[in-house]
Amino acid sequence: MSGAVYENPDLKRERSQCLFDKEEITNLIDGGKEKTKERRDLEEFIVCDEDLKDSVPIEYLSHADKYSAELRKACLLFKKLSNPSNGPAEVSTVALLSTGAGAITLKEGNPLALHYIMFLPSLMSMCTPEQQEKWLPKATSLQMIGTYAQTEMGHGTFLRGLETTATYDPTTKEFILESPSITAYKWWPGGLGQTTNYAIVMAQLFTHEKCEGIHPFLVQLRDEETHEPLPGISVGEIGPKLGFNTVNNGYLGFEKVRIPRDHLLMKHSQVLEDGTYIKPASTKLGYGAMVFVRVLVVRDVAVQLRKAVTIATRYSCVRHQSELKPGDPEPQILDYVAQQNKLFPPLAATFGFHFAANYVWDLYNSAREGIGKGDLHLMPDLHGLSCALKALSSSEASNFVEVLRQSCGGHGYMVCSNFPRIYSLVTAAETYEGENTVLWLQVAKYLIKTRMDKSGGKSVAYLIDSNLMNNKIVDLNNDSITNLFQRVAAGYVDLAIKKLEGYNRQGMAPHDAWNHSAIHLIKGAQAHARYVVADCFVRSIKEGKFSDPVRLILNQLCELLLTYWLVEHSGDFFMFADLSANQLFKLQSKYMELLGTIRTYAVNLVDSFDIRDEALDSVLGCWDGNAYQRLFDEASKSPLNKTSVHRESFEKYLKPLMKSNL
Ligand SMILES: CCCCCCCCCC/C=C\CCC/C=C/C(=O)SCCNC(=O)CCNC(=O)[C@H](O)C(C)(C)COP(=O)(O)OP(=O)(O)OC[C@H]1O[C@@H](n2cnc3c(N)ncnc32)[C@H](O)[C@@H]1OP(=O)(O)O
Ligand SMILES: Cc1cc2nc3c(=O)[nH]c(=O)nc-3n(C[C@H](O)[C@H](O)[C@H](O)COP(=O)(O)OP(=O)(O)OC[C@H]3O[C@@H](n4cnc5c(N)ncnc54)[C@H](O)[C@@H]3O)c2cc1C
Repeated sequence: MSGAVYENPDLKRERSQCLFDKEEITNLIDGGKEKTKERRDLEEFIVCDEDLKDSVPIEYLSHADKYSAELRKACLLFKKLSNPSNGPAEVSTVALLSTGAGAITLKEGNPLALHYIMFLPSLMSMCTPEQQEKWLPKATSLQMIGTYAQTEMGHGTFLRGLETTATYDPTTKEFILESPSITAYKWWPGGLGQTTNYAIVMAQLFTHEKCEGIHPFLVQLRDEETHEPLPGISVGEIGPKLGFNTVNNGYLGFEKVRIPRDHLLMKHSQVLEDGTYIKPASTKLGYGAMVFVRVLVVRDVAVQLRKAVTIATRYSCVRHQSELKPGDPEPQILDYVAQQNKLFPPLAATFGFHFAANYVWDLYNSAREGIGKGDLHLMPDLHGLSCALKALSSSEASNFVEVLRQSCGGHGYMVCSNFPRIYSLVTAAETYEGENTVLWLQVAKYLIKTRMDKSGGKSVAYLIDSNLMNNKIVDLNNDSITNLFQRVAAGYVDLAIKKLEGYNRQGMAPHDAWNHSAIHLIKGAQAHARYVVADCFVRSIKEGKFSDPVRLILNQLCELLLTYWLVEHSGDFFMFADLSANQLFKLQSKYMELLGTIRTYAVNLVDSFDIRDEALDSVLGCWDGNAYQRLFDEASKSPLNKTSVHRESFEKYLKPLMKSNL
């Protein structure tokens, strides 16, 4: 696999006992044999290209030099791959973004990411054919480099509260953009700092002195030749963050900036020359770019989690610590049940999120196809599902990654373990593209509406089943546990409805009642999201074509994840699903048994994720298991180790202190 000569003997032993076809799992994750080949070709191309390597480890560079180093590689990468004779013919842009193959070379974040993830998709989904004809060629050839500028310093979640205005002036047939206060400054858009020359700006549209709500506008920010900001535009970078430090997140303010009328993206709503406003079929059509990224995040988070699990599992195989049996040599830490409890639920979750990501991606495509024909009926279900899965996958993955870091002890705290970076990426997904709490409340709103109105999409259809709470569950297996999650979700929804009605009877205003019910509402939404993942997992195993060994492994992982969630939230199941203490004891025993079973193939399973060393980027998780030598090699790269004494600081600070006789 890595071509390395050395292979740690513990890993070698595990690998010699593999009882399933690893390639089958690799193909499953990639989406088929062809996709595996495409990915491997692309990774090979990136790894072998000397120009895409860093001359100095990026960790030791200044903030500005890091940005410059990543931008150099990002530009080079897109330039090289735009010419198929340079590399693999089939290159999906998403594969180059975030944790895809592009992460091999762009570790701290791609300054061009927002151009591809949100700017181009916005042009494609919100422009008229004429607008597309004018702008898409320039945007795809990167003459126009754009971002998605929505969030403001004072307003992120509450879009109706955005302050930036775009006021139509029928005399010149222009919109005038204005940031009325410091809190109205756009704050956060990726690439906005120094990279982009255009942006899709979300602003409150005013025409005939009436506010028509937020709308997307294409705004030129910088001169196409000199890259200098245009008059009235104030733009810059927001500074260092927990992660994504080379994504170049920026700020943007407008002072009476005029743009032509047809820079309003007019596919869904229009302003005519005389200022007449034409409404969209739904005001939420303008939120499409956010929905797209929420859908992508579920897949992306699964990629990150696979990396973290691979690192922790391989390290747990080579790390020996303490005493399991008195007098025996130190065992592999992978043999401690407490360690397995840290590793295997996230291992199982990578598959659950993978299947759920496929499901929501298919729904996204069906909904987009419908919207193209004027059929909006899938929009509420897509909104509910994308919010639920984005929030669940990012929050669970953040918690899991932290536990996986802890599972590697002190070495997991090193930057060269790659845990800090992985954590910074997954936790960011809890906030961007809709803060998770807020998304949970959106899901809850959909669930309540479905339960009360007896209408809703496929993902919530179970809430309309009048027998849901009466079904007696005798056997606890993957199917019946999935049903229990439905009952918990419905139980919380009913409880929240009762609370809302009670508050209403007490004379409380609906919005206050909603606020007072938030905790139950969120718990219901979370149980619903777990149900969706469980259902996708169970159905994908039933419907997929697998060899017997792989089917067995997938069933065991599914059972482990569902049991783990049930045990973790057992109180909910006592309250809403008639779970008995006896059933819980049995489930706990089953869980322990599954940990032991998964232990036998865990190393081979993470190998089958097929994450090459350059993508894993972790001294602890390398394929050869040579963790200690690699730790040492990394330490030797520290600039402080270049000389035996750090002369400058010693002479300036330490020596005077030592001589001062305090
Ligand atoms: C493996 C390779 C993968 C590679 C790809 C990698 C991608 C990921 C990595 C990228 C890395 C970094 C990129 C980061 C980029 C980040 C960008 C951003 O963060 S952009 C800014 C995002 N901002 C938000 O998300 C704001 C959140 N707020 C909202 O969405 C809204 O304000 C909301 C929904 C909270 C409320 O909206 P509003 O106030 O207008 O609505 P109401 O609450 O009154 O609800 C009204 C009604 O509308 C329904 N609704 C709301 N939204 C939608 C929607 N999108 N679609 C359909 N329906 C919607 C809502 O349910 C209500 O319905 P009703 O029937 O009336 O109850
Ligand atoms: C890495 C990163 C990249 C980003 N990239 C972009 C980008 O490219 N373009 C862009 O426009 N934006 C971007 N953003 C901004 C991002 O979309 C917002 O930060 C996000 O939508 C949350 O909004 P906020 O920061 O205003 O948080 P707030 O909404 O102020 O949240 C603060 C707290 O208030 C709580 N809260 C808010 N409303 C409610 C409510 N109704 N009920 C209960 N609790 C509530 C939240 O749960 C949270 O705990 C990015 C952010 C990050 C971190």
